[in-house]
Amino acid sequence: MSTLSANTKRHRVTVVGSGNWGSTIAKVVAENVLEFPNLFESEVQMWVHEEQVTIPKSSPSYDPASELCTKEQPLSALINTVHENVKYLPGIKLPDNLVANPNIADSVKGSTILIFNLPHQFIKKACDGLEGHIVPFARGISCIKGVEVSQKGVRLLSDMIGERLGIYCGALSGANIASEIAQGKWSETTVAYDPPAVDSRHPTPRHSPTTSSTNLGMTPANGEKIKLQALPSDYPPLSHENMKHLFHRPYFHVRIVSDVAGVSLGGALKNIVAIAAGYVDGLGWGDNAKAAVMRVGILEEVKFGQMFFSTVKASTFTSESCGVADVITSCMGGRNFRCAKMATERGVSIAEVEKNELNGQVLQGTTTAKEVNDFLSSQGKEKEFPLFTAVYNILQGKNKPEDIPSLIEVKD
Ligand SMILES: NC(=O)C1=CN([C@@H]2O[C@H](COP(=O)(O)OP(=O)(O)OC[C@H]3O[C@@H](n4cnc5c(N)ncnc54)[C@H](O)[C@@H]3O)[C@@H](O)[C@H]2O)C=CC1
Ligand SMILES: O=C(CO)COP(=O)(O)O
Repeated sequence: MSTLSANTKRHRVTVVGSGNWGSTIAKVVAENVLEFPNLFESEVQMWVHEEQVTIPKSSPSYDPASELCTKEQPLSALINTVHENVKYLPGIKLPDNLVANPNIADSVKGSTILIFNLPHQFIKKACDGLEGHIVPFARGISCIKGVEVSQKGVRLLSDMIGERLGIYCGALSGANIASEIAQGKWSETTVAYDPPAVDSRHPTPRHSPTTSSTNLGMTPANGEKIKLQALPSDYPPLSHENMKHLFHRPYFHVRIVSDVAGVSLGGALKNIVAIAAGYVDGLGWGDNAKAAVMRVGILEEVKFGQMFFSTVKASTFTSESCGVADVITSCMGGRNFRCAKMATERGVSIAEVEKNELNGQVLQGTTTAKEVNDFLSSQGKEKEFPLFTAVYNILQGKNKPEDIPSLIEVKD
């Protein structure tokens, strides 16, 4: 007779966020939970920041005879009726087992896996709504591309989430233009998931920002402050293998690594690089110019990681999807790239293009450029990151896209 304890419970999954990438990842995991009924509950919850929307005529869900199409509806109700996020992921059929929920506290009720996927500007407010409502032994994965900067230093969003909610939080990031993945076009991604072994009561900090001499030592999520709760034994373990089952699809290939800081920083910092690529492309300077800013940008990503986060591995940036590959795809077709390019061509601000062209989608690169600059200037390190600094100064109107070559040129 088997002595293995039976895993009588199944993991319940909630995706916190329902934008372009939030809805896409929700689709991915909602497909996967059905393939692993011994691991996951079949229903996946998706928290929706509620708003009133109308179904556009271009949507497959548009039916002029239907009352749904004649007046505005709450987005969450529409998603549950037509199984399409008509505003943020139009044209994509979402699985029936994906349930949109406008109540953030209710959406995470009983969930042991929380996937955070919303623009980084909104994550703190979302955590306010989650505090006191989550399962204490839940585990998180942040798909958000950004960092948090405060007077204390720079912090990974996975750490911020983990500390706020008292849970372990890993990260997912890669060369992942959402619309392609939503259409089932093949891509790779990187999941960084490295919870302390057996959830001991005194886990070792894994990816704490370094340099206590510069007072950047913000407590990481997995540091002593957090008393992580062990996953009860009646749940299937949240091993690398089972995490992979949650995200890996035939069209979405997952590699699991341990470098949460490297994965998170690759995703956050490439958005600044993509803006620089948009600037030079918008000037009509061609692919060589774009390759030049990508080269410098990748070097600055690695340098930033190694300067401020003790455990970052340079190989994460070069070998994994979350590094060079994400820089490349973002500088070819990402929104930060496209908006910076359009803004340069039209002679308007990126904010104006974002407002007029993205239909409510939100750029991360403009705020990240400012946050990173705030941090670098507080450390007196702006000159060591000339591309990041150039992008910030162009956004501020202190420089022009045309200045990029001289701003990033290494002077003899
Ligand atoms: N879209 C993409 O191709 C990819 C995006 N990402 C990252 O995923 C994260 C989420 O991005 P997307 O899902 O694309 O978002 P999005 O750009 O589609 O943003 C819109 C979302 O923000 C929500 N929102 C607006 N105001 C809000 C508020 N006050 N509070 C809370 N939510 C509010 C909207 O309801 C909507 O769900 C970002 O960090 C992004 O960098 C990562 C990979 C690919
Ligand atoms: O992160 C992305 C691709 O990996 C998408 O980037 P944008 O937010 O610039 O569209």
